[in-house]
Amino acid sequence: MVVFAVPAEVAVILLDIEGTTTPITYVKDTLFPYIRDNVKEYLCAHWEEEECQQDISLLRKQAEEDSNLDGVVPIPLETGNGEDEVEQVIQAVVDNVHWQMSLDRKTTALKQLQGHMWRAAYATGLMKGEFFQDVVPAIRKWREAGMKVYIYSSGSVEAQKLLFGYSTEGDILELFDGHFDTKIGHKVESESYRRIASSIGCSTNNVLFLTDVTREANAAEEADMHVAVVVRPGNAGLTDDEKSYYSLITSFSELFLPSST
Ligand SMILES: CSCCC(=O)C(=O)COP(=O)(O)O
Ligand SMILES: [Mg+2]
Repeated sequence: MVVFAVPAEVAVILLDIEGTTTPITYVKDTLFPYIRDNVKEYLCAHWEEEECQQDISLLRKQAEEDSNLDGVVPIPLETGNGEDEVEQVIQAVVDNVHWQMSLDRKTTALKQLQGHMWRAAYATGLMKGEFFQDVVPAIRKWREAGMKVYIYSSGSVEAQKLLFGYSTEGDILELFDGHFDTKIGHKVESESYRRIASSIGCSTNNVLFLTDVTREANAAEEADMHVAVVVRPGNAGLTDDEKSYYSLITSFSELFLPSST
Protein backbone atom coordinates (compact mmCIF):
# COMPACT_ATOMS: atom_id res chain seq x y z
CA MET A 1 0.00 0.00 0.00
CA VAL A 2 1.19 3.52 -0.84
CA VAL A 3 1.67 5.67 2.23
CA PHE A 4 1.63 9.45 2.46
CA ALA A 5 3.51 10.53 5.58
CA VAL A 6 1.73 13.60 6.94
CA PRO A 7 4.36 16.19 7.93
CA ALA A 8 4.61 16.80 11.70
CA GLU A 9 3.65 20.50 11.33
CA VAL A 10 0.20 19.55 9.92
CA ALA A 11 -2.62 20.08 12.43
CA VAL A 12 -5.50 20.59 10.01
CA ILE A 13 -6.81 18.45 7.15
CA LEU A 14 -8.82 20.37 4.55
CA LEU A 15 -11.01 18.25 2.27
CA ASP A 16 -12.55 18.78 -1.13
CA ILE A 17 -15.85 16.94 -1.71
CA GLU A 18 -16.51 15.93 -5.34
CA GLY A 19 -13.89 13.37 -6.40
CA THR A 20 -12.32 13.34 -2.93
CA THR A 21 -14.85 12.37 -0.23
CA THR A 22 -17.67 11.69 -2.67
CA PRO A 23 -17.89 9.98 -6.07
CA ILE A 24 -18.20 12.34 -9.03
CA THR A 25 -21.06 10.09 -10.20
CA TYR A 26 -23.10 11.05 -7.12
CA VAL A 27 -22.77 14.73 -8.04
CA LYS A 28 -23.31 14.25 -11.79
CA ASP A 29 -26.01 11.55 -11.69
CA THR A 30 -27.97 12.48 -8.56
CA LEU A 31 -27.36 16.04 -7.36
CA PHE A 32 -27.17 17.86 -10.70
CA PRO A 33 -30.09 16.13 -12.50
CA TYR A 34 -32.30 17.05 -9.52
CA ILE A 35 -31.51 20.72 -10.17
CA ARG A 36 -32.02 20.52 -13.93
CA ASP A 37 -35.35 18.70 -13.55
CA ASN A 38 -36.77 20.82 -10.72
CA VAL A 39 -35.46 24.35 -11.15
CA LYS A 40 -38.56 25.71 -12.90
CA GLU A 41 -40.98 24.19 -10.41
CA TYR A 42 -38.81 25.43 -7.51
CA LEU A 43 -38.73 29.00 -8.83
CA CYS A 44 -42.50 29.05 -9.40
CA ALA A 45 -43.14 27.78 -5.86
CA HIS A 46 -40.66 30.10 -4.07
CA TRP A 47 -40.66 33.18 -6.32
CA GLU A 48 -42.16 35.55 -3.74
CA GLU A 49 -39.73 34.53 -1.00
CA GLU A 50 -36.89 36.83 0.04
CA GLU A 51 -34.29 34.05 -0.16
CA CYS A 52 -35.35 33.12 -3.70
CA GLN A 53 -35.24 36.77 -4.79
CA GLN A 54 -31.72 37.10 -3.34
CA ASP A 55 -30.67 34.02 -5.31
CA ILE A 56 -32.10 35.56 -8.51
CA SER A 57 -30.30 38.87 -7.87
CA LEU A 58 -27.01 37.02 -7.51
CA LEU A 59 -27.64 35.02 -10.70
CA ARG A 60 -28.54 38.24 -12.57
CA LYS A 61 -25.31 39.89 -11.40
CA GLN A 62 -23.34 36.82 -12.47
CA ALA A 63 -25.04 36.88 -15.91
CA GLU A 64 -23.96 40.52 -16.29
CA GLU A 65 -20.37 39.56 -15.48
CA ASP A 66 -20.67 36.69 -17.98
CA SER A 67 -22.03 38.93 -20.75
CA ASN A 68 -18.95 38.34 -22.94
CA LEU A 69 -19.26 34.53 -22.74
CA ASP A 70 -20.73 32.41 -25.52
CA GLY A 71 -24.30 31.27 -24.86
CA VAL A 72 -24.87 33.34 -21.71
CA VAL A 73 -28.55 33.89 -20.89
CA PRO A 74 -29.20 37.36 -19.43
CA ILE A 75 -31.80 37.65 -16.66
CA PRO A 76 -34.05 40.69 -17.16
CA LEU A 77 -35.21 42.80 -14.22
CA GLU A 78 -38.82 42.34 -13.15
CA THR A 79 -40.68 45.64 -13.47
CA GLY A 80 -44.02 44.53 -12.04
CA ASN A 81 -45.64 44.11 -15.47
CA GLY A 82 -47.80 41.12 -14.68
CA GLU A 83 -47.69 37.35 -14.85
CA ASP A 84 -46.32 37.11 -18.40
CA GLU A 85 -43.26 39.07 -17.36
CA VAL A 86 -42.73 36.87 -14.28
CA GLU A 87 -42.93 33.82 -16.52
CA GLN A 88 -40.31 35.29 -18.87
CA VAL A 89 -37.94 36.08 -16.03
CA ILE A 90 -38.39 32.58 -14.57
CA GLN A 91 -37.65 31.05 -17.98
CA ALA A 92 -34.52 33.18 -18.29
CA VAL A 93 -33.33 31.98 -14.85
CA VAL A 94 -34.04 28.36 -15.82
CA ASP A 95 -32.10 28.76 -19.09
CA ASN A 96 -29.25 30.52 -17.31
CA VAL A 97 -29.00 27.74 -14.71
CA HIS A 98 -29.05 25.07 -17.44
CA TRP A 99 -26.37 26.95 -19.40
CA GLN A 100 -24.10 27.34 -16.35
CA MET A 101 -24.57 23.68 -15.46
CA SER A 102 -23.77 22.55 -19.00
CA LEU A 103 -20.33 24.12 -18.43
CA ASP A 104 -20.08 22.80 -14.83
CA ARG A 105 -19.51 26.35 -13.66
CA LYS A 106 -18.71 26.82 -9.98
CA THR A 107 -20.10 30.33 -9.53
CA THR A 108 -21.25 31.29 -6.05
CA ALA A 109 -24.62 32.34 -7.52
CA LEU A 110 -25.32 28.92 -9.06
CA LYS A 111 -24.05 27.04 -6.00
CA GLN A 112 -26.19 29.12 -3.65
CA LEU A 113 -29.39 28.34 -5.55
CA GLN A 114 -28.47 24.65 -5.80
CA GLY A 115 -27.90 24.48 -2.02
CA HIS A 116 -31.34 25.93 -1.38
CA MET A 117 -32.99 23.56 -3.85
CA TRP A 118 -31.40 20.41 -2.37
CA ARG A 119 -32.87 21.14 1.07
CA ALA A 120 -36.23 19.54 0.31
CA ALA A 121 -34.68 16.57 -1.51
CA TYR A 122 -32.50 15.69 1.49
CA ALA A 123 -35.12 16.43 4.13
CA THR A 124 -37.66 14.13 2.47
CA GLY A 125 -35.11 11.31 2.07
CA LEU A 126 -35.07 11.53 -1.74
CA MET A 127 -31.28 11.94 -1.62
CA LYS A 128 -28.60 10.89 0.86
CA GLY A 129 -24.97 12.06 0.79
CA GLU A 130 -22.54 9.38 -0.39
CA PHE A 131 -18.87 8.87 0.46
CA PHE A 132 -16.10 6.48 -0.53
CA GLN A 133 -15.99 3.76 2.09
CA ASP A 134 -12.60 4.80 3.54
CA VAL A 135 -13.70 8.38 4.23
CA VAL A 136 -15.65 8.28 7.49
CA PRO A 137 -13.40 5.77 9.33
CA ALA A 138 -10.30 7.79 8.37
CA ILE A 139 -11.78 11.11 9.50
CA ARG A 140 -12.73 9.55 12.85
CA LYS A 141 -9.16 8.31 13.24
CA TRP A 142 -7.65 11.69 12.35
CA ARG A 143 -9.86 13.40 14.89
CA GLU A 144 -8.91 10.90 17.58
CA ALA A 145 -5.29 11.75 16.78
CA GLY A 146 -6.09 15.44 17.43
CA MET A 147 -6.35 16.69 13.83
CA LYS A 148 -8.87 19.36 12.96
CA VAL A 149 -10.89 18.59 9.83
CA TYR A 150 -12.46 21.20 7.54
CA ILE A 151 -14.27 21.10 4.20
CA TYR A 152 -13.54 23.39 1.25
CA SER A 153 -15.85 22.82 -1.71
CA SER A 154 -17.36 24.81 -4.55
CA GLY A 155 -20.68 23.49 -3.24
CA SER A 156 -22.17 26.10 -0.89
CA VAL A 157 -21.70 25.64 2.86
CA GLU A 158 -25.42 24.97 3.06
CA ALA A 159 -25.14 22.22 0.41
CA GLN A 160 -22.15 20.74 2.24
CA LYS A 161 -24.09 20.60 5.50
CA LEU A 162 -26.96 18.82 3.75
CA LEU A 163 -24.62 16.25 2.18
CA PHE A 164 -22.97 15.40 5.52
CA GLY A 165 -26.08 15.93 7.62
CA TYR A 166 -28.32 13.59 5.59
CA SER A 167 -25.97 10.86 4.46
CA THR A 168 -25.88 7.11 4.04
CA GLU A 169 -23.83 7.18 7.30
CA GLY A 170 -26.40 9.32 9.10
CA ASP A 171 -25.66 12.83 10.36
CA ILE A 172 -21.87 13.11 10.46
CA LEU A 173 -21.58 16.89 10.69
CA GLU A 174 -19.93 16.57 14.10
CA LEU A 175 -16.83 15.23 12.33
CA PHE A 176 -16.03 18.66 10.91
CA ASP A 177 -14.61 21.73 12.60
CA GLY A 178 -15.91 24.02 9.86
CA HIS A 179 -16.81 24.56 6.22
CA PHE A 180 -15.63 26.88 3.46
CA ASP A 181 -17.07 27.58 0.03
CA THR A 182 -16.36 30.02 -2.81
CA LYS A 183 -17.43 32.96 -0.64
CA ILE A 184 -13.86 32.80 0.71
CA GLY A 185 -12.55 32.78 -2.87
CA HIS A 186 -12.24 30.39 -5.79
CA LYS A 187 -10.51 27.09 -5.35
CA VAL A 188 -7.95 27.76 -8.08
CA GLU A 189 -6.73 30.99 -6.43
CA SER A 190 -3.95 30.75 -3.85
CA GLU A 191 -5.31 33.72 -1.87
CA SER A 192 -8.34 31.58 -0.93
CA TYR A 193 -6.07 29.15 0.90
CA ARG A 194 -4.34 31.95 2.80
CA ARG A 195 -7.76 33.28 3.85
CA ILE A 196 -8.84 29.82 5.00
CA ALA A 197 -5.73 29.35 7.16
CA SER A 198 -6.19 32.80 8.62
CA SER A 199 -9.85 32.09 9.36
CA ILE A 200 -8.91 28.80 11.08
CA GLY A 201 -6.18 30.63 13.01
CA CYS A 202 -3.15 28.69 11.77
CA SER A 203 -0.39 29.02 9.20
CA THR A 204 -0.91 27.63 5.73
CA ASN A 205 1.89 25.11 6.33
CA ASN A 206 -0.13 23.63 9.21
CA VAL A 207 -2.74 22.51 6.65
CA LEU A 208 -2.87 19.45 4.40
CA PHE A 209 -5.33 19.89 1.50
CA LEU A 210 -6.74 16.82 -0.26
CA THR A 211 -8.31 17.31 -3.69
CA ASP A 212 -8.77 15.53 -7.02
CA VAL A 213 -8.13 18.70 -9.06
CA THR A 214 -4.49 19.60 -9.73
CA ARG A 215 -5.26 23.29 -10.38
CA GLU A 216 -6.65 23.45 -6.84
CA ALA A 217 -3.64 21.52 -5.47
CA ASN A 218 -1.37 23.96 -7.27
CA ALA A 219 -3.11 27.01 -5.80
CA ALA A 220 -2.96 25.54 -2.27
CA GLU A 221 0.70 24.65 -2.71
CA GLU A 222 1.47 28.18 -3.91
CA ALA A 223 -0.01 29.38 -0.62
CA ASP A 224 2.39 26.99 1.18
CA MET A 225 -0.17 24.35 2.16
CA HIS A 226 0.77 20.68 1.96
CA VAL A 227 -1.23 18.85 -0.71
CA ALA A 228 -2.00 15.35 -1.88
CA VAL A 229 -4.00 14.59 -5.00
CA VAL A 230 -6.76 12.03 -4.52
CA VAL A 231 -7.19 9.46 -7.28
CA ARG A 232 -10.64 7.89 -7.19
CA PRO A 233 -12.67 5.78 -9.63
CA GLY A 234 -14.40 8.11 -12.08
CA ASN A 235 -12.06 11.08 -11.53
CA ALA A 236 -10.44 12.87 -14.45
CA GLY A 237 -7.12 11.30 -15.48
CA LEU A 238 -3.80 12.94 -14.59
CA THR A 239 -0.95 13.61 -17.00
CA ASP A 240 2.35 11.79 -16.48
CA ASP A 241 3.88 15.05 -15.27
CA GLU A 242 1.10 15.52 -12.71
CA LYS A 243 1.49 11.91 -11.56
CA SER A 244 5.17 12.35 -10.94
CA TYR A 245 4.93 15.85 -9.41
CA TYR A 246 2.14 15.39 -6.86
CA SER A 247 1.85 13.00 -3.93
CA LEU A 248 -1.04 10.74 -4.91
CA ILE A 249 -3.38 8.75 -2.67
CA THR A 250 -6.20 6.43 -3.69
CA SER A 251 -7.74 6.14 -0.21
CA PHE A 252 -7.71 8.23 2.96
CA SER A 253 -6.35 5.14 4.73
CA GLU A 254 -3.03 5.82 2.96
CA LEU A 255 -2.40 8.90 5.12
CA PHE A 256 0.06 8.12 7.86
CA LEU A 257 -0.13 10.56 10.76
CA PRO A 258 3.01 11.38 12.77
CA SER A 259 1.29 10.17 15.96
CA SER A 260 0.71 6.72 14.41
CA THR A 261 4.47 5.99 14.18
C1 LIG B 1 -22.06 19.76 -1.43
S1 LIG B 1 -21.11 19.73 -2.78
C2 LIG B 1 -22.16 19.60 -4.14
C3 LIG B 1 -21.35 19.35 -5.31
C4 LIG B 1 -21.03 20.59 -6.04
O1 LIG B 1 -21.92 21.34 -6.34
C5 LIG B 1 -19.67 20.90 -6.41
O2 LIG B 1 -19.47 21.85 -7.16
C6 LIG B 1 -18.54 20.13 -5.88
O3 LIG B 1 -17.33 20.77 -6.08
P1 LIG B 1 -16.00 20.40 -5.29
O4 LIG B 1 -15.33 21.71 -5.09
O5 LIG B 1 -16.35 19.72 -4.00
O6 LIG B 1 -15.20 19.51 -6.18
MG1 LIG C 1 -13.23 17.99 -6.36
